Amino acid sequence: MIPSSKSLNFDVDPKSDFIVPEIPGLNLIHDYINTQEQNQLLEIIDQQEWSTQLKRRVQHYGYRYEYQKRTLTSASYLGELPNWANQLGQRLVRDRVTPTPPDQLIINEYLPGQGITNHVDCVPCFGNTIISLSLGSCCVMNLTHLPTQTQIPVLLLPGSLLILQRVARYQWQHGIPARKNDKYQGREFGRSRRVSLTFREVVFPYK
Ligand SMILES: O=C(O)CCC(=O)C(=O)O
Ligand SMILES: [Fe+2]
Repeated sequence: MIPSSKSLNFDVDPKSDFIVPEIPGLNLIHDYINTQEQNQLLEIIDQQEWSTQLKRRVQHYGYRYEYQKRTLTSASYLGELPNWANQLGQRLVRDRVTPTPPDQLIINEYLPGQGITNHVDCVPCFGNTIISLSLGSCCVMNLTHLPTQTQIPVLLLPGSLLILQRVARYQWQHGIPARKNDKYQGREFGRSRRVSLTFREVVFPYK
């Protein structure tokens, strides 16, 4: 039987059961937020409007990212992040995850079977630090080293924070295969609904 991610926290201790891959500039903080905080955030997020422009549903805050043009435009500014997102951004600064508060956020919803193609987040649009907070379900994210095509999977657990900076941000693509379950370091995990919050800082000339 494939364990669902609901039972995951009870039978997996991420700190001792899994080895986090060593990619320069990649950091993973397990349990960055607890289950109660995750549920509170999910409740707020689900009260907001979802965009259905992609196969998966998304919400954009701060600046709207143009998927077709793969960039921001001068018309992308949407306003400041809402309070609940800003509070998280301030916490990331306080915890020294990033030096400056993020001003752009994309929320992605992945139902089992949905994913995101391998990509590097827009280099001219966003700064050095890309932060992704996972809610709801685990999933395996693949990191692909652009010069060698070496692929390294990383298990993202609900409540965890993935931080991509420097080499991990610019020389590695990240993506989530569109599938219903993942195998990771000898174990199999069924996916349920995952919602991720990816925080970035917009840089000149898009600011
Ligand atoms: O779902 C995630 O954790 C990553 C999302 C992502 O890579 C993006 O929005 O650029
Ligand atoms: Fe990304």
